Amino acid sequence: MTQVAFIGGGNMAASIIGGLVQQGEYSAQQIHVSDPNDSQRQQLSEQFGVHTYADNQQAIEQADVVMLAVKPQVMQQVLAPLFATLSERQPLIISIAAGIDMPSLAQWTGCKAIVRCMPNTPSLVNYGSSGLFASDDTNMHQRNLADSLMRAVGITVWVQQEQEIDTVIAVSGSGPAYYFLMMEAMIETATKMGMSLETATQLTLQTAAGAAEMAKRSDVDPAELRRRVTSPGGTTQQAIATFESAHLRDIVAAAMQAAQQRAAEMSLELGAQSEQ
Ligand SMILES: NC(=O)C1=CN([C@@H]2O[C@H](COP(=O)(O)OP(=O)(O)OC[C@H]3O[C@@H](n4cnc5c(N)ncnc54)[C@H](OP(=O)(O)O)[C@@H]3O)[C@@H](O)[C@H]2O)C=CC1
Ligand SMILES: O=C(O)[C@@H]1CCC=N1
Repeated sequence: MTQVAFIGGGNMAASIIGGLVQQGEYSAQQIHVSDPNDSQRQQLSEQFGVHTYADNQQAIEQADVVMLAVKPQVMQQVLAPLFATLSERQPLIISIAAGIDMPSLAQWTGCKAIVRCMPNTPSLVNYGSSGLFASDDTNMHQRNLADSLMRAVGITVWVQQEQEIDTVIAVSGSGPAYYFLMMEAMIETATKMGMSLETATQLTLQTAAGAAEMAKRSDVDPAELRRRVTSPGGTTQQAIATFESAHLRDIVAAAMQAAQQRAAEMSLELGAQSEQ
């Protein structure tokens, strides 16, 4: 049975672990999580029944797959004491960190089979979207393993160029936050219009979920679905005109470009190249 270790049990790891355990393809017994934070470990073990460790070394001892889920800024220092074990055991490494490139991961782990994965937090409810990119030395079995792990919590797409991971970050990695911001704004406005917070929240969330589900099932694109909501001379037309005159599309483009650029900058700031 494949043993999966998570180094770092924070927001994103908990989303993937929660999805994996709830989905049932991996049992809690196969999942080992290390995190320095006592309360985080306690919550993971109580909520999902997974093995938890304060010591990263213990978590990776039997692992076939090591999922790196710490902040990019601490990745190098986290991997340094694990190098000997990782390079000797050669588990499949899956890094979910934004902005830590493949050459850095290869250098810091000493491993050959490495997959860079960009998931997102809706993995917790099996609505995850993950972009994946594999090193040349990752064989088909290992690619399938990475794919099946992430498919247990949502959809997967493979990219052919490492750079494309930065675009995945801008679209789906950071994407949930864009929609949450829209929800926040709609709820806030509805309450200012006099609606109760509970009703505003209920209507906003159901509308977001309904629009996404409709767009997924539809045989026409979102632009056509939008047109179908927009009666000539009606209310939606006024709302959409307000968005367009405030250049919403340009704002979205600028935001996504900023996310993509930041990912590329992080690779330069935090990667092994920055030490040379
Ligand atoms: N959040 C998201 O939506 C997404 C995040 N990612 C990537 O996932 C990674 C984790 O992000 P996120 O989950 O948001 O961050 P979190 O801060 O929530 O999680 C990181 C966890 O790692 C722990 N940690 C810190 N130092 C160590 C250590 N030495 N050994 C083991 N664990 C350690 C932290 O503990 P403590 O809090 O005590 O420091 C924390 O619990 C990042 O690299 C990010 O780029 C990718 C896609 C989406
Ligand atoms: O904000 C971040 O850097 C991480 C990566 C994608 C989502 N959260």
